[in-house]
Amino acid sequence: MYVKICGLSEPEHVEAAVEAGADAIGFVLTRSPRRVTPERAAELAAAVPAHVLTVGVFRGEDPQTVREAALASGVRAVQLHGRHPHADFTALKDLGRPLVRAVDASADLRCGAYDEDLLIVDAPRPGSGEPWDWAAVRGRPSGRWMLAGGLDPSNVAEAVEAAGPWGVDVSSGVETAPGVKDSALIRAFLRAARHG
Ligand SMILES: O=C(O)c1ccccc1N[C@@H]1O[C@H](COP(=O)(O)O)[C@@H](O)[C@H]1O
Repeated sequence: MYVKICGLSEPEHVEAAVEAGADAIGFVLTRSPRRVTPERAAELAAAVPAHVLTVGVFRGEDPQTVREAALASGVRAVQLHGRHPHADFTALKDLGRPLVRAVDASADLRCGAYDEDLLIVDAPRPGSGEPWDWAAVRGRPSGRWMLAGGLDPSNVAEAVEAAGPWGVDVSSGVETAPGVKDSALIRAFLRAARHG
């Protein structure tokens, strides 16, 4: 099970996620209680080993803004959240970094339909921590896809069973308050995602 821990802003939580075996960590570079500047993301990413994918999360920005923030932060992948047009993905291809398309379940759920490398199927309100009907997407997405939205250590195994994703992505469910991560919850989430 591929696991991404998103919305990190403190070195101790980056370290906890990496040590507990996260495959990817996300830095939110868009409007959010978890927002970090590209410069802060670059500082945090400096301690991340090469086998862990660092992902810059964007929502609604134009491709030029995304490009500048991705280059300034040095993130190894770019996640476009919401209904970005196909042209935005095309415009970012030459960055040479994996592109992640994150959408709710009403969108086109074929990974690659927008030339993306990875698909995330999320709740209607990204980063809200609200659980949704994960079982409703079972069998619908194709290709490499991750489940997100309202996951936490207590429900991730059930959600994986219900939806059948290749990976999972979490933010609110490893926090004690919006934007405040907790190392013990990060470790518990990774354990539960992989071992039930
Ligand atoms: O985390 C945010 O604040 C955020 C803001 C804008 C776009 C995406 C955001 N996060 C993504 O939301 C899900 C996690 O949701 P949850 O908090 O676990 O319910 C994940 O894909 C994040 O990358």
